[in-house]
Amino acid sequence: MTDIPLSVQISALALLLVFSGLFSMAETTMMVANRYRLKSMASSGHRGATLALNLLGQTEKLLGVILLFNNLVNAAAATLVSVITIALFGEERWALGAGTLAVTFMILVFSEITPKVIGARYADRLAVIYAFPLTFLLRASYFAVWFVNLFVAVLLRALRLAPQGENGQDQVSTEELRSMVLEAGHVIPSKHRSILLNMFELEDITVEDVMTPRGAIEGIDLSDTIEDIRQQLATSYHTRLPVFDGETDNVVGILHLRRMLSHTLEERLDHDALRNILSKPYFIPADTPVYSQLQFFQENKQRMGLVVDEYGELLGLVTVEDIIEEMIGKFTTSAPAGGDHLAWHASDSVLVDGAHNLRDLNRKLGLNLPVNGPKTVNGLIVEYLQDIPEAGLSIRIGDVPIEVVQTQDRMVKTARLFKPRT
Ligand SMILES: Nc1ncnc2c1ncn2[C@@H]1O[C@H](COP(=O)(O)OP(=O)(O)OP(=O)(O)O)[C@@H](O)[C@H]1O
Ligand SMILES: [Mg+2]
Repeated sequence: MTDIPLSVQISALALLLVFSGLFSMAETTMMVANRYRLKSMASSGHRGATLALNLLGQTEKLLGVILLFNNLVNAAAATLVSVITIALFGEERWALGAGTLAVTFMILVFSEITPKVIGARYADRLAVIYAFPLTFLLRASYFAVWFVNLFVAVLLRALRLAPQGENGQDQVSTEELRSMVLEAGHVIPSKHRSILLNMFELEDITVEDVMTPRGAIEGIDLSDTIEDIRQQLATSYHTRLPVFDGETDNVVGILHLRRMLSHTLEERLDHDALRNILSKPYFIPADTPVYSQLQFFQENKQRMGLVVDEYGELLGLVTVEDIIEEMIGKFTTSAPAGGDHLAWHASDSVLVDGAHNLRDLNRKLGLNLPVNGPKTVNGLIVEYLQDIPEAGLSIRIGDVPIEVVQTQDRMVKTARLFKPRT
């Protein structure tokens, strides 16, 4: 060593410290980098982000290779300092001690603290750059790292600390996501927060939960006289009307009011003409999750579907709007007769339609009626009674007293709910 000029030795020392700093920076950069941002960059084709994610998928090996090189460089720096000290001051005890102190100080300042602060500060930007050399190093030193990890694994097992699964780590469960959103506080405006939270619920909600129930469907019956039908069309609130022949289960098609309009401008409407302008109904199984249904609507270029059970019996009707409402809340332009103005009266009771959706009632009136069984007030009462309901009957379901006010065709037409006592 003595034949190497001192200037070269000092330059080598500086270089080692720089490298040591780079490795320290790599460590914090990779650990702090935002995985979700990396994921979104990677999905738009960013190569560095892809490599970084790949590295983060094997955290232990990644840390292994960084720390291996960092320590190697640090040890070399320490040795070099001893060599330089000896060359300058001879093998004096105090000189060697001072040299150790000096190298520790230099490593701390130049190669640990400063680079780590920088690494943490610009983690996202640096991670995608670091990913390239680190990927190379990891490959190059695969064996060495494997060897080191062998000992780490033994030690961890001895300490009863099972290493974390390699990919279990960066996957977030829905529950975690939900709590992240909840805890995000003012980072996410509360309106957006409720939309995000609604999104998580979409997984467990089916079209049956959000549909307009069969009893509330506005449809055209072809067995009515054409005068009745015209009257109905003239006052129709909805744009797409299911068309039946005789009974509700016999849907022959969907009438789009716009198509009817262009037709009636040219000639008189009669039953045959009506049949000719119908479009094919789009059927949806009742247990389809709303989230999938939204995609199906999109793929099939449909806006409305008829919800049927496994026997093909009509249960209700669902539109894109019903699903979107579930995510972002009620639109202001819903049917005026619909339960929009639903609220407790001064007497702490409220009249509701038997076909009213239970989830909607719960939401609007702050109730806790069971929603995992029947979907409508009528359904709930009939299931509870196991009998044909009669007007005047009072029952209590959960904590909600309910009075059957009016019945029709063996179904509850109107019911009065009373506010539960708290
Ligand atoms: N024929 C119908 N009978 C009963 N309810 C319907 C009917 N068509 C749509 N709905 C309900 O009306 C609400 C609004 O849906 P949507 O906006 O898709 O219908 P629309 O207002 O008739 O049509 P558009 O907005 O395209 O003119 C939804 O809750 C939906 O379930
Ligand atoms: Mg509408």
